[in-house]
Amino acid sequence: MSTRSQSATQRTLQGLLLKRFGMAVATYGLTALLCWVGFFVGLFQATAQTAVLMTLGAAASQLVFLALFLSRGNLRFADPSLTEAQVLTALTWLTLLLGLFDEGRGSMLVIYVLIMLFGVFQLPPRVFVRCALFAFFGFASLNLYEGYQLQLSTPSVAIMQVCVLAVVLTWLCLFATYAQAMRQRMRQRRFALQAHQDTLRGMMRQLEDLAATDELTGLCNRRHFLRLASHELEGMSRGCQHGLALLDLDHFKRINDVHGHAAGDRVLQTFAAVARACLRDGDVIARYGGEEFVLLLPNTEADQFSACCERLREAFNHAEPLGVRVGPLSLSIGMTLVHKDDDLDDALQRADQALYQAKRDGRNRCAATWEDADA
Ligand SMILES: Nc1nc2c(ncn2[C@@H]2O[C@H](COP(=O)(O)OP(=O)(O)OP(=O)(O)O)[C@@H](O)[C@H]2O)c(=O)[nH]1
Repeated sequence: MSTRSQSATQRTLQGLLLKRFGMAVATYGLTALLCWVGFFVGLFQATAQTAVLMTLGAAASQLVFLALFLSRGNLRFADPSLTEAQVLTALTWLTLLLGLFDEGRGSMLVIYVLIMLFGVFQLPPRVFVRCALFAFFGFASLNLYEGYQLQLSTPSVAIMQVCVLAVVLTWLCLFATYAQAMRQRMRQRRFALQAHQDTLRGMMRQLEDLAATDELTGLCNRRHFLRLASHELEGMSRGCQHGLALLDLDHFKRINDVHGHAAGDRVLQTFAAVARACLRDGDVIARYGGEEFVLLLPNTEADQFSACCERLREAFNHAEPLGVRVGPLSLSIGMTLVHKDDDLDDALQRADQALYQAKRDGRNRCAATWEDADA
């Protein structure tokens, strides 16, 4: 993955984590509200000063998390969501708060569930169980301590509350394990789907290459050339001109007849190798059909284009096909220039006329039909 897309992914992740943190803060706010309701209806067994101190303490603990998220310090931890730390902090605050509730303690137990739900989809089952044990032993110790201090008004209710919390936490642990297994399965499916997509994309690319390539020479085929050339023509700016040439191997039928079809094939491959060596990256050479080839040279002048075609013709004169002796090789070239708004078929026809001229003048030469090129 590139550095840019990595940092974009990290930004998106931080955004999501901050949203989750916002939900946690909202839960703290609502619990603080409940705490104050308990205070005003007389269920909170401490002074207003203690209630204020607890509210400020909880807010301070959240500011620490906020600072970690904003400074991106959370990214240094194995789990940047800091879910376990947030859940343990919230459980500690809740257990301390429940210590100050007496009669309302049972109804406040539900807050344990809200806190644990934060970890259901995020925490690995082992860590989730650890948090559940922390919640259970925290609440049980609170009741044991109060029982030891003879502060429990109704011990039977306290025993019932501890048992209910044990059942609820056990259920949540099972649910978290199930949810994590589902999540894992979905992740595996997503990876498998991605792998299938990559394979399909690779096959599509291979198919496209196959559909665009001439099997014998490895050059572009006629269809692909026409598509590329039309595209080049459409994108041409005014005042710019491209060179277009048809190249035909001379007396090729004779090579086939005398030396065999395989030798003819080798000559075609030799021409492709010579053309590749003579031309530059942006130039387009394609097999137009049989022993005929077509060349498009972008942004060129008539003399530069002629020089390029001459070079190619001479290079082919000196080429020696590997493994066969077919005598001297030559080709004839018909050249023209293409301008903006020129019709590709017309241009090909002009090149064909020039090729005909080159053949008629004795072959192994270049001829041009520049006229009518100023469309
Ligand atoms: N070996 C081989 N021969 C091919 C292929 N495609 C076409 N040909 C042959 O190329 C020959 C072309 O012959 P002609 O069109 O008469 O042209 P030529 O003999 O080169 O004569 P000029 O072009 O007038 O110099 C034919 O015999 C085709 O069978 C191919 O893929 N491989």
